[in-house]
Amino acid sequence: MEGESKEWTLDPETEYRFELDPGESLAVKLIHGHAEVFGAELAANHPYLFGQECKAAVFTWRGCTIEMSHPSTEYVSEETPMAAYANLHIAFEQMRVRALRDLRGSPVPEYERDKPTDPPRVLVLGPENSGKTTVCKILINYAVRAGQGWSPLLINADPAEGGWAAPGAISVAPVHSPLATCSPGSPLGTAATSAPTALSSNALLPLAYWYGHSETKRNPLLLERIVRNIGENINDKYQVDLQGRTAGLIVDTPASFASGHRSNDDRQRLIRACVDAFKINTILVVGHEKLNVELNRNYGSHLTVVKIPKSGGVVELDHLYRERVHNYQLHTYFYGQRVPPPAGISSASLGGETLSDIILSPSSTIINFGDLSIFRIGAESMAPSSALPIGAARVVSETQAVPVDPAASGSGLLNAVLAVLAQPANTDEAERYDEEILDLPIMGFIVVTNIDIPLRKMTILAPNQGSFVGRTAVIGSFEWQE
Ligand SMILES: Nc1ncnc2c1ncn2[C@@H]1O[C@H](COP(=O)(O)OP(=O)(O)OP(=O)(O)O)[C@@H](O)[C@H]1O
Repeated sequence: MEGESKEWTLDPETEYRFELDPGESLAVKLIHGHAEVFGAELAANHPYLFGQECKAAVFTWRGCTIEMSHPSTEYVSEETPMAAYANLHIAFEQMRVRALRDLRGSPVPEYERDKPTDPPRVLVLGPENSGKTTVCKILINYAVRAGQGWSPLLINADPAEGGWAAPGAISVAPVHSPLATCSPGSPLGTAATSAPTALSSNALLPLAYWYGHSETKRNPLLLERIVRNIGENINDKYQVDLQGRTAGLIVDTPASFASGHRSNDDRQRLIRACVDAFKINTILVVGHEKLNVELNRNYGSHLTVVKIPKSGGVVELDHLYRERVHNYQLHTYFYGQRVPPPAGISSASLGGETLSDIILSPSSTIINFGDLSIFRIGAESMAPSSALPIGAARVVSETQAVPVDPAASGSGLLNAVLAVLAQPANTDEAERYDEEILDLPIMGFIVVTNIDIPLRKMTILAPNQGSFVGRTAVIGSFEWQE
């Protein structure tokens, strides 16, 4: 690397941690040895770029030398929970091998005869900023690196996380190759995009449903329904992909599943929904004693509940940072990832892609009000049922789709992020039902950038050109402006 850079040698089982400020980018190159970022290996002599306020760590099992530019915050830590995470990975790997052996009818060694043959189906729970998403990523990356051809499912049940879609979506994707970390704009790796060139590395094809809000307390009933829908989809997949089932699955959850939820009942119901929908057999509790005891009491008799250490490297993310990350995610969705490399770096890769491959060009189109049917799920501001006065009935239920009239003042549509839903598979009118809209997956996202009430037209930004006539879109509470 030219320009200002320095070389650091890391001892075995240590990690180099960095935190980037807004507008800052960092390039890291591995010179000697082996190193990984949240479980994804770095190739030698190749600059990796990080940006958009990324906070991460380069870990080495056996020692390495890295060269990097100057981030605003950096330090080396000798205390990491990686050995504990690696032990977990080994236990999960054994479960996968036993599941595959059982499927193939291969001989079972004597000492393994009594062991269960279920693959790992893991729910990760923990308070805010405990590193849940990072643990999920490390475990998934170790599984795909194992060289056994596993493609475990990663489920993002945290609506604030964004995952592979826009924030507000809940999604699942089979992961075939390690998930790169380069920006919080794409926290779980890169999904397939509308770019004309196919992505060379890890283009994931997620299945996503629209929840539409960052907080689970906005509409726990809707969230529960989405979790159950994703569970049903996975079961359908497993019916035909018996070998795929043996790789297991990992579920990342929001912090509100662990604590701080307004209603403890909602929290318990959402955990229960995940356990049932994904047939969870292992719960990992990241550094939270009380939650560990609670979950052991509720689930310990029929599934494994393990408390795992929290990494000292996890960064406390505040509300404003999270809002900026939502903006990065939406910007990335429409325009691709743009991280200007630090001075002196010309060829680098961002999340495994060459820089020019991940620039997208969205399209701005004017459509008629009648082209698109827009709905909101539940009333705009909704107290949970439990907060209503005794005997009071709700006029609009939490899961009712209410039409939104773009001509009405206060429609909330200007700058709103809308999820455009897939068409119902069943076009037979007799098979349609009231709440069908809740069960349709997302096809893509659009943003309303202008509304012309006299002409009954609106301008929308979409990832590519195409007609919206007859489509259904759902508004949530996310807004985005360039
Ligand atoms: N070892 C580490 N070194 C440096 N940064 C880290 C490390 N582990 C995690 N981080 C960073 O800390 C931040 C929070 O981690 P993460 O998103 O995994 O936590 P979480 O518990 O899922 O958060 P949430 O509160 O959103 O549920 C992320 O930016 C992540 O990249």
